[in-house]
Amino acid sequence: MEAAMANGPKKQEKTAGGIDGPTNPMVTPLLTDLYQFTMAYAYWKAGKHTERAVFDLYFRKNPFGGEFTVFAGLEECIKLIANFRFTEDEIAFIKASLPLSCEDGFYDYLRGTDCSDVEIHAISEGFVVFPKIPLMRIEGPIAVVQLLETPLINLVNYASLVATNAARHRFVAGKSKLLLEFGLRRAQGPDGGIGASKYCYMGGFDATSNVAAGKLFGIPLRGTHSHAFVSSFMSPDEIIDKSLQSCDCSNACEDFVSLVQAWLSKLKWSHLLGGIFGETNQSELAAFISYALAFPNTFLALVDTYDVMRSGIPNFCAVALALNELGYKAVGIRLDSGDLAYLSCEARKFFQAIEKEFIVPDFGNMNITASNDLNEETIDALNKQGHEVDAFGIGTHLVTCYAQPALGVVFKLVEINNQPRIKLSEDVTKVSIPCKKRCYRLYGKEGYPLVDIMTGENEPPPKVGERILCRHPFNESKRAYVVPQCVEELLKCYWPGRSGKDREELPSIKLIRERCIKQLGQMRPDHMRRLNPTPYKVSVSAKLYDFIHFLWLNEAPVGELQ
Ligand SMILES: Nc1ncnc2c1ncn2[C@@H]1O[C@H](COP(=O)(O)OP(=O)(O)OP(=O)(O)O)[C@@H](O)[C@H]1O
Ligand SMILES: O=P(O)(O)OC[C@H]1O[C@H](OP(=O)(O)OP(=O)(O)O)[C@H](O)[C@@H]1O
Ligand SMILES: O=C(O)c1cccnc1
Ligand SMILES: [Mg+2]
Repeated sequence: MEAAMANGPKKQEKTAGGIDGPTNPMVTPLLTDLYQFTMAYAYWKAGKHTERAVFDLYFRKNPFGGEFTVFAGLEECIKLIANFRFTEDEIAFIKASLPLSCEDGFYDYLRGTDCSDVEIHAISEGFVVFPKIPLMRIEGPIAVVQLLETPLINLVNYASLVATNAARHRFVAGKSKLLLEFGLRRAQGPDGGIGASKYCYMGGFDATSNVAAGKLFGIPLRGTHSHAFVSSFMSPDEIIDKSLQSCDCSNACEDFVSLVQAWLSKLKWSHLLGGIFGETNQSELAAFISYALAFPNTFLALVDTYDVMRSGIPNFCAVALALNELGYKAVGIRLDSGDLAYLSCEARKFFQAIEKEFIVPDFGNMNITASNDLNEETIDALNKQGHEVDAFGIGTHLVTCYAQPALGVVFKLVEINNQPRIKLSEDVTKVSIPCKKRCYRLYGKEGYPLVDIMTGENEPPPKVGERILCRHPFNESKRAYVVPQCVEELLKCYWPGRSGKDREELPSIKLIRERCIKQLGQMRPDHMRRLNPTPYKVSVSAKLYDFIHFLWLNEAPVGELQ
């Protein structure tokens, strides 16, 4: 399918393999909550700061009323870890921010602190993930890992939320549609804008209008033009250089304006189109001609500034037909207001009528891009009504995650000094799952993922063809035997610390995007549907189940009735 106009040269694909600094220079060791430093001090004062702790980073509920989430933000987490060192200036600020009674030895400790003794296992970026399963397992000296809590959650939260939002928009739009992220002006500040472009691409968008994101990440850039461009022109008389070379450079049209006007009058009096429109808007005609003279190979026009059917479409077609006469192929139109289903269908009929009447092959397939406050619901409504839109430009609802502003990612201590820890709560969904764990995805006969299972670190892994009991972590009666056809270990070592393990490579954003699209395509459709999707099963092994409940009983005080 023809894309909306491509601006600028193709950028080299960026890889993160070498690990350099975080994209946003504000990501420093100070990008954390004060209480992480006060706790770090108290750990240090207690002589406990080097005790080895294991934390899990996970979320409790899928966003947007769905039953899946796309994991994103890992690369930026690893870049934070790789660069985690305090400058003197930062240490001076921490010193000024903590009570005077804090001893200097703590600041000497911070001076020598980095993440060389921290080990991170994580699910690969772009994977489809589910509640309670650790997205990352962070192991290291407790004081350091505690400092990492806030920035790691921050880097994963919006990234995963907006990537999921993008995936959901892709799901409702369908594979064949071109999805353009137009959100920069509406995003929550510069970081929101850059992050949105990166993670929407990861979640399945095709391109962004955000030039900085194009340069930073090699994301394809696309764009059209605005209403201001159209209304800035008064009439074709103001066009000075009217000449246009033919596409193959074999001849030059000295007066492209007259050629367009001739086509406009042919359209007006044609059999098929006669009577649909009268005088079109001359400001718009001048704008379209000027745009075509500037970009004859990629001409795309915003047709709703004055009146779509009575002016925008006929003006566009006259310019497109004039370009066609010179061997160029116009790209299409953008609709940015009105009933997008109706207008796209009417526009399509007009293009098809022209193809037939003037025998211009492919004119009927002209690209129709739609924009204007689009979201999952409006795209779903357009689908139900029937439409002829080929590309959607989506801004506000996509990048601000209008339907749900945050993903509830948490960071919980699961083990210290090899002792499993649990966090209890009145609300059972908030009880943490203790122990340093391994996580697996088990696939069924039909190739779909069936269940994710957590086991203790030292339990034997599930085996293909071998029956394993999968238990709901908190509901005794919910359990199932699974005979996996394929077993995939989810947590991989992305930062080995001093463990001597191999480090997983950080793939390029393009590879992550492909992985994400593949993963989403592998899910059983009932987990993905918009209305009442089936929850995906997240479970623990029988051994881990027993241990959770043993620890729960151990830690929960027994009440006394008086
Ligand atoms: N056929 C349709 N079915 C459902 N929603 C639609 C349809 N066509 C457009 N929409 C949505 O309806 C809303 C129309 O918004 P609104 O009334 O503010 O804009 P408008 O009047 O079309 O244009 P303008 O931005 O010039 O005011 C947009 O969110 C748009 O995405
Ligand atoms: O609607 P969104 O999903 O956020 O997509 C981006 C919008 O930004 C542009 O115009 P802008 O909204 O700035 O002005 P307009 O509403 O007057 O067209 C564009 O025309 C889209 O309508
Ligand atoms: O290129 C476009 O059409 C565009 C870009 C940003 C916002 N709205 C539209
Ligand atoms: Mg708008």
